[in-house]
Amino acid sequence: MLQDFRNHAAAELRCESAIVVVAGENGSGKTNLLEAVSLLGPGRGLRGARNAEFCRHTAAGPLPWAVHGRFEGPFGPFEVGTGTPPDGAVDKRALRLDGMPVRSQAELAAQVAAVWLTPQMDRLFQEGASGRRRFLDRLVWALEPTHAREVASHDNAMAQRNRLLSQGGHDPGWLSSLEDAMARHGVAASAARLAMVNRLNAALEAGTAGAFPAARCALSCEVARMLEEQPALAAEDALRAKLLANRGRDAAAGLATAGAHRCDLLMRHIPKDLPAEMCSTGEQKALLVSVVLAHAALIAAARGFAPILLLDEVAAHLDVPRREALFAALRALPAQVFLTGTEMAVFDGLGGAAQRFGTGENGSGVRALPPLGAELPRNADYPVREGL
Ligand SMILES: Nc1ncnc2c1ncn2[C@@H]1O[C@H](COP(=O)(O)OP(=O)(O)OP(=O)(O)O)[C@@H](O)[C@H]1O
Repeated sequence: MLQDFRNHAAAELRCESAIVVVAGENGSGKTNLLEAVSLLGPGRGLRGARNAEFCRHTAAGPLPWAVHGRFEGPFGPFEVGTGTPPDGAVDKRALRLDGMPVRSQAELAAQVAAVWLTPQMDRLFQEGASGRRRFLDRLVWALEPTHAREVASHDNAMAQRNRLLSQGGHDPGWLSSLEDAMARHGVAASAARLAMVNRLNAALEAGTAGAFPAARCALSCEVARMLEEQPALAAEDALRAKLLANRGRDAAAGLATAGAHRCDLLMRHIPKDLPAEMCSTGEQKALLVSVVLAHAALIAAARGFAPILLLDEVAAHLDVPRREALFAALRALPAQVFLTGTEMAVFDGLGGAAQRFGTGENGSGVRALPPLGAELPRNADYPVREGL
């Protein structure tokens, strides 16, 4: 249930099928709906937006918002609620699991996992490595909740070292302790990224992506290479030594020229034998779909619960054979899937497997549509679900 979330005054979705399709015109609130669902899992949601942005903006000003979800977990039903805290601080976000405040993201990650593909990711292989690293980190994080802490601790130590070096680096003891932190957290983060790449490749080889193009992932990362050649403690020593040797060069460059922050996720389209960045937009989308499907299967196997897959505007960008392959793979996947698009007809291939909703004009709500094949009322005038 959503209340005053972005353009939705009030909306309710009762998911009775593993595949849910939301269709509506541009700007009707489809992505907002997916974003609301993503906020029921760990992290900052699919747009990484600031909390104040979630409030519904009206002429009277921003309104406090709330999103509430009821889940069927392997150990029974549970509820997640999030929104503006009771004190009305719109820049903050309260998060509750079964009515109790969530103390750590790991607590939530043990119960809910959400993975998404959005149109913003269409240029993932064209743009810089940081976007691909964040994408990979999200995949790791869904299975290793401590990963976010390792990455944040590494980046924090690196920022302090950069600052100290830019000021002349006159405190060698402090510099050494920052480099020690970069080595420890950087090796841990790189090891987790490498393990995820290996697990994804094993899942892709096992055919989890169905008829999607066979993809192969690789990690381009100096620290991961160190880890492949030696045990983790020796890799930490090697990275520490490298950071010490690089001090002068890093001070001149104004950044750390070595470390875990330089990792990049590479992907290859196996049938074409081409790197992802040389594939067409649709082919790149299909590669990402392959990886996300493999990841969903990994979560389901490791965690014992179905992840939530949020696929925003994915089907419309695939040609008919790839779209059919997507639908077949989704039907076989143990996951709760949300698909959006501007045209409901794009999802006809799902037949009765999908539950269908429509978003109204100007955020006028979310209406449940009858299943495909069911007889339509003569004047198809489906009521807007209002009230929470
Ligand atoms: N905080 C907010 N308060 C009110 N309206 C908002 C807020 N944030 C976004 N909107 C509006 O919500 C509308 C729907 O946005 P959304 O991105 O969900 O559209 P969409 O249905 O996915 O459209 P498209 O098909 O173009 O991708 C937009 O018109 C946007 O201006």
